[in-house]
Amino acid sequence: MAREWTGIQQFPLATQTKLLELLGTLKEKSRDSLTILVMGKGGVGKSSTVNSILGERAVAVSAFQSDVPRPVMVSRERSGFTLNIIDTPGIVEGGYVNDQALQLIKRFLLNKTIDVLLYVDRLDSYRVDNLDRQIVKAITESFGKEIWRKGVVVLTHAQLTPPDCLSYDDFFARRSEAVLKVVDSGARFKKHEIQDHVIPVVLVENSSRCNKNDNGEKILPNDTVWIPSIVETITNIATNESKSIVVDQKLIDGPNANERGKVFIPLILAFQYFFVIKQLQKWIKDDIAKAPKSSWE
Ligand SMILES: Nc1nc2c(ncn2[C@@H]2O[C@H](COP(=O)(O)OP(=O)(O)OP(=O)(O)O)[C@@H](O)[C@H]2O)c(=O)[nH]1
Repeated sequence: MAREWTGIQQFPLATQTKLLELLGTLKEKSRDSLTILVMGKGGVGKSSTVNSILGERAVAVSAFQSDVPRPVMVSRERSGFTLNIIDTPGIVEGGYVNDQALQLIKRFLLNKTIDVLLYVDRLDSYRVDNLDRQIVKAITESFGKEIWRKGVVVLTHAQLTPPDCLSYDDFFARRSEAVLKVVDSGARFKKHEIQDHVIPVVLVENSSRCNKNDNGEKILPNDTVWIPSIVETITNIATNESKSIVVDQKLIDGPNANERGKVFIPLILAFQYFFVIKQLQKWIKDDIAKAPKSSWE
């Protein structure tokens, strides 16, 4: 059962109005629920982002990686609309993607439908590496590359001062480009697929020291009021032309080697019957016919 979304009242009035407007847009499009999956490396700010969007401390935030890496789903209801957010633990351990943690997430998601994937990383990182590629690959292999059509790249720690030579917007553009490159290659998108659908990148600042505008709303160095902005992007992705991802047993089991090529079995049997067995029978018959008959026959 979903609890009433009381956290929305913690936001300044201007933010509340915008959020309720967005929920209204979803209801106009006959959506009465939304399920958001949050994934990414450990400690990048996944849980903090969930709490910021909900306006309450719904999931635990820690500077250290949690001991029990389990996914959690938080459900909140407002005017007949249910918002589900699934927070997952970081899936990297000792420099590798932890397959067990990934399996746990997949099993948790069984029979759920993912409307939006938030792929979280930090804005204040200067490079992408092989680990980033591994995570994107693991997500793609788990849920299919179509999940990225429902994807949003979220960059946290967005209240930063870029190095002297760069403006904030240039720094953001460079970091987005680098992360998107990894996502596009990890998801194995072809060039035309990348052009057809650009994954949106949004900025987030979860710190309580985040600057505010005159209405008391949290703003970024480029003046974006980021909470309504991320919720608007989520709404757009949830209602885009791509289908939500249904996590069923088949998706969890992955491609089964025993199933591969099963369709060819009747064809092979038919080929054997007509071109091997029939031919052998014909040769035997011919042999019998040609053989000299003995006197007692
Ligand atoms: N300054 C700043 N700190 C942040 C931000 N987001 C998260 N943090 C801090 O980063 C640390 C990790 O945040 P979490 O939200 O627990 O990160 P996580 O990705 O959920 O971590 P795991 O659950 O361990 O994978 C905490 O100390 C947060 O307070 C942000 O946008 N800005």
